[in-house]
Amino acid sequence: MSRSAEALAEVLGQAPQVTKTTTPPRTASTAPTKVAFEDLGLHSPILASLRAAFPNVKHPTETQAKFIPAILSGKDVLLKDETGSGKSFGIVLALLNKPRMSSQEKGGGKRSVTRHITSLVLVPHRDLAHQLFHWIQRMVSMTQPPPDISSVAQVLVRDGGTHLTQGLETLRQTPPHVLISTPQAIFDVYKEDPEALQLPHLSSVVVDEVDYLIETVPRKDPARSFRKATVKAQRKLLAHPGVTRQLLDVIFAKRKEINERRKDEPGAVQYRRRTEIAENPYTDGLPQLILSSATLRSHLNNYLFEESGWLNKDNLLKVKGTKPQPVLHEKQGSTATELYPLDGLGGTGISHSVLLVSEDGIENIAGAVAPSSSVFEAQNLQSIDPQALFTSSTEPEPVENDPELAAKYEGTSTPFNPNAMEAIATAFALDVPSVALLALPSTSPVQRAVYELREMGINAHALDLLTGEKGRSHLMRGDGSGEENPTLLVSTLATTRGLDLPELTHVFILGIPDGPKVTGKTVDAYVHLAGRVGRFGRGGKVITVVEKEADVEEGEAGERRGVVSQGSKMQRILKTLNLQPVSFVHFD
Ligand SMILES: Nc1ncnc2c1ncn2[C@@H]1O[C@H](COP(=O)(O)OP(=O)(O)OP(=O)(O)O)[C@@H](O)[C@H]1O
Repeated sequence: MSRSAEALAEVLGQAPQVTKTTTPPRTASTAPTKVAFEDLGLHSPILASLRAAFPNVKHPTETQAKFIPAILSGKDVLLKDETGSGKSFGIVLALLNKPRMSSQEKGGGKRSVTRHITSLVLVPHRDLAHQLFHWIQRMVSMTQPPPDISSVAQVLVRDGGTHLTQGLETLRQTPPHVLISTPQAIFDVYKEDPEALQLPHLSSVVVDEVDYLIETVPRKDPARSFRKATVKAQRKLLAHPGVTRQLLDVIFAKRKEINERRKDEPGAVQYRRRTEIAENPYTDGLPQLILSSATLRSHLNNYLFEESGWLNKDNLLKVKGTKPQPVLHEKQGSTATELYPLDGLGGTGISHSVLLVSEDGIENIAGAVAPSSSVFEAQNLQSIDPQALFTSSTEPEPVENDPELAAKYEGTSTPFNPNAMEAIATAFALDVPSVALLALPSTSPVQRAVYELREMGINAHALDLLTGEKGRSHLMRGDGSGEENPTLLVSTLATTRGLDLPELTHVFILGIPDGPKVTGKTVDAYVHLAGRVGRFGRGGKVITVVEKEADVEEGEAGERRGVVSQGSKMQRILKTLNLQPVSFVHFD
């Protein structure tokens, strides 16, 4: 291994160009600290590029101030803080600053340097991979002359079922400092050409959105009747552990062995080792592991610490957000003992509304309170007067449907509840000034939803940061400048995790997130979806649209039973998170 923070600093460090943007307001939770980035150990050329590319990022957030030095010193990090607290951004920044992994070889009297991949970042979906890459690209482009981006960062994902051939070829020719990928893509490459990944040379492995990528089974009360179901779920997981687990088992095989051996060591031996490692952080020789998410249930936490064997417990930093304070609620209507901490949801200026739809129309959920003016002020959102909408002299741009989509879907029956789609279209038209996100249930056809919304005159686009110009332009701009014709970006629960779309003011959620049952996963899914707004002091609205009619389940004998309305389920989710539903004024 050789160092080369300087090598990267060099490429990132030349004459940054300056761009102008405005500073967004901050909430307490994402307020900048008084600490300077320089104090965290980041090199000045990288900081110069950061400042030129992201003028709003002046001071680290509280959480960044804690974990960036830990990453730089080679510690393992378990990071949990609210959505939009700068976890992913701070990790990327720290990785850029790490010494470049390379080795020297002698041959024919000459020395040659081979560069290796320094950091591997695993993310749940390709759009998030492109977002992280875009941040790096933006910083790199601020240097004059800009270096070859592929030597700094690369994305390796499957795009729409295509093979990884091209990406793999680039990876072989130019190993990047930071490789961003999905676990499945890395696993496929590992099977095909493990050499290309150079796993033994890695310095850091990051698993972003770790609770999404590593599945664990909640620990239930063993005395209760649902124990059987838990055991069954655990067995299933053992048989099919998931790609991320398999991958980490390969990368950290040696550490697993070490941890296994150390299990029975006396405390004094462990203490001595910890002291030695504190003095000399690189003694372990294995890559550091950085795990991050806004939500981290206790069963995953336990698995990571007690069972996985991947972590170096002697050299580990746990960062837990301080805000909001956890509030524990007992699960209602259930015998389960799990308590939900209120945690993970950033943004004090977010309002949460639930709309119930039926043949009779659209109404707010019972108990919704009038929005407080402070929420609106914090949001700085322009609500549109419905009257003005219909009497407006400026015609909105006509929205046409893609002929291919029209040919595919015309005359076919819809998989969506038409009342719900109409409610979303109406709410969007009345309230969204610039950009909104619609999150569909994970298995829903996104293109079909786009087609239907466009038929209703909504400027809808599938959210696609790779090939979709719309999604990408909103990611890149981020200055809240707005558009002539407001845009609705359509996506699914599975592909919105971790995305940062600075212009976003509204999130629409169709149905119970990750439903139909309300569990810890459902609550977390809501937290992550809602967390796409209210980031870094910006306000936002989250509007969940559910059916008013109660769900009717069939019993074993075909009898109709189990009537729990989707509205009641949403009430439970919001109560669990200690959130008061706010009425969406247009449907009062
Ligand atoms: N120190 C900072 N000061 C101001 N803005 C920042 C700072 N750090 C990051 N940001 C901004 O925050 C956004 C990124 O947030 P990021 O996605 O890293 O949050 P996160 O905590 O990972 O959220 P999530 O849990 O939803 O994935 C970017 O728009 C970035 O410009």
